[in-house]
Amino acid sequence: MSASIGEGTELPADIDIHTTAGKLADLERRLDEAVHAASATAVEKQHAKGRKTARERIEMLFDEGSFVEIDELARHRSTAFGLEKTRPYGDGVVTGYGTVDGRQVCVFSQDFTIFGGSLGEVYGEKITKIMDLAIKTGSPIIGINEGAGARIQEGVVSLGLYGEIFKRNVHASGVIPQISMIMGNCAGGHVYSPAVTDFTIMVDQTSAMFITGPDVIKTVTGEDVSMEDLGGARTHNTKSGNAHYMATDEEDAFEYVKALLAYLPQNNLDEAPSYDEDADLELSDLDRSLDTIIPDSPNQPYDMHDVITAVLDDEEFLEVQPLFAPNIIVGYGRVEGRPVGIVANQPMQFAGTLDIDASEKAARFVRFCDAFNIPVLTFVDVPGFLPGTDQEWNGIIRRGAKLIYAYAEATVPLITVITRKAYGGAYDVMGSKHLGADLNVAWPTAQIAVMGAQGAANIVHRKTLAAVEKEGGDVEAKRAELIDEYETTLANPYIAAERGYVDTVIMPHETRAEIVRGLRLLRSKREILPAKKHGNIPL
Ligand SMILES: CC(=O)SCCNC(=O)CCNC(=O)[C@H](O)C(C)(C)COP(=O)(O)OP(=O)(O)OC[C@H]1O[C@@H](n2cnc3c(N)ncnc32)[C@H](O)[C@@H]1OP(=O)(O)O
Repeated sequence: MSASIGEGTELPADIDIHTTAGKLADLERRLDEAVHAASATAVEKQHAKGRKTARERIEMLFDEGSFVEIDELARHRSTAFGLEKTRPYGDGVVTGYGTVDGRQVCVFSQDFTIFGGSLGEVYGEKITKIMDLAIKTGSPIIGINEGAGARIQEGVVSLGLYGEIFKRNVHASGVIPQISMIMGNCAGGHVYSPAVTDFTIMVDQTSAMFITGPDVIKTVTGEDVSMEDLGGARTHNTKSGNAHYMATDEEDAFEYVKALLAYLPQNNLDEAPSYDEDADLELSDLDRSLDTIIPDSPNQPYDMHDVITAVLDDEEFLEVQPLFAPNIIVGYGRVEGRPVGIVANQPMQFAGTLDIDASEKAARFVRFCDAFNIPVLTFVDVPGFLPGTDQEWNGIIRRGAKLIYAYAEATVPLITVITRKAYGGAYDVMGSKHLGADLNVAWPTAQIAVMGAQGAANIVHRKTLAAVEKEGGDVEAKRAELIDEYETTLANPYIAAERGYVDTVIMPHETRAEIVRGLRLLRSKREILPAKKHGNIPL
């Protein structure tokens, strides 16, 4: 015999809810049902796809035993399409809070084994509740996403709840760090919340995101594309720029998130986690290695990663978006135990030119650092913006301007090191003094000019070269002479130094010490821009 205790739930005969023991047993039973909401077969199916369940993921994220679940007893109220017959506790999303390396973090983890992880009213309410809690308490929020978008049976109510989530994502932006993990297939509304968040992590081969799936695309445009090609981790990490890290598996994804969190403050009013570690300013072999890193030929590349790691504590650098726009490098490290953001041109990729993708990648990174009070170190070796109709027609003017905007509005400590080329508009853009950098230094190898020697000689001396050619003279010898003259007079750091556009020219081996001392000074930097509602960044 069993008694009914609400639609969709039968009370087992051995529980008498009129006694205290019975009430306690009843709660235990309900909680157990919430934990085992999915059938064993559904869990097996999930594992067979190389994916973990929502609860297993939570265990992987949090310090052992620290997770506190909320709303595990919430259930949907929908009656459409016979949905009232299936009312699992939790409604397909696990929410709560706990600690990651001892620091409070809020989470929602979507359960694909319940209604395909699709978002209904109660599911949406659970997410908005935990988001509100994260915003109120100034705790980072991590969304572990895997779901099929709006729950079709719940119709417009699902869409309404998506809107509520998006609004909170926007309101939380710049207040608490928001990290999205894409751990399976995410469709429709499930991808827009991650798009607004600060960092998106995907797992190679087992995750995908798209607004419309391969079937819809085939019907509408006739294009044949696989789920992986359309929206897999590689696609979003290399082509679209929607993702910031491609994990090899789910463990790797959680490792990356934990490493990232270690550099981030809890919120915009908090300081990033740091430990006191006075830098040893004695010259090291690593410092000296920078003296030989710049090749004699300006056309020869070198790996900017070597410059970056040489100035960071323990040479540790956590790169963000390494597979997207690799002509610019962004990521985090520490100097004297305090987090810094790095932005650097990479001469090994497209000669370090700035293009649309690189500009947007760096701009978003600088804005995040500025919102969360993380100083930005910029390393410059940029021959200019990437020329071409593709870039121009796709809006390099508007989209490249985002990087100008990001640097110019940043009020965090900004230190810029020009290692080699700083040509043209790109000189201005890359954390120049003129946009507001606090300390700008250049190496003796720096060439701060309107353009490279070759281009400059051809333009400025066009008539001279034409005359030599007309007279039957040696044009190439003349060109070489003019290039040499340009390099000697204009392609150096000293004209900028004369005007104070760079504060000093330093030996490369002095870079680490210069940065350490600069950051010490800038710890007390205070800069307030004119009050306004908000700016109008070119989008
Ligand atoms: C604002 C918006 O979000 S609009 C977008 C609405 N969502 C969509 O169009 C996505 C529709 N779903 C899909 O394309 C696919 O389910 C995928 C790609 C996400 C996942 O594919 P698969 O891994 O093959 O899973 P599958 O399709 O079997 O779905 C798993 C279960 O979730 C259910 N499900 C999938 N999508 C939804 C949904 N949107 N609403 C309710 N249930 C859903 C399926 O019916 C299935 O249920 P069952 O196990 O009882 O049969």
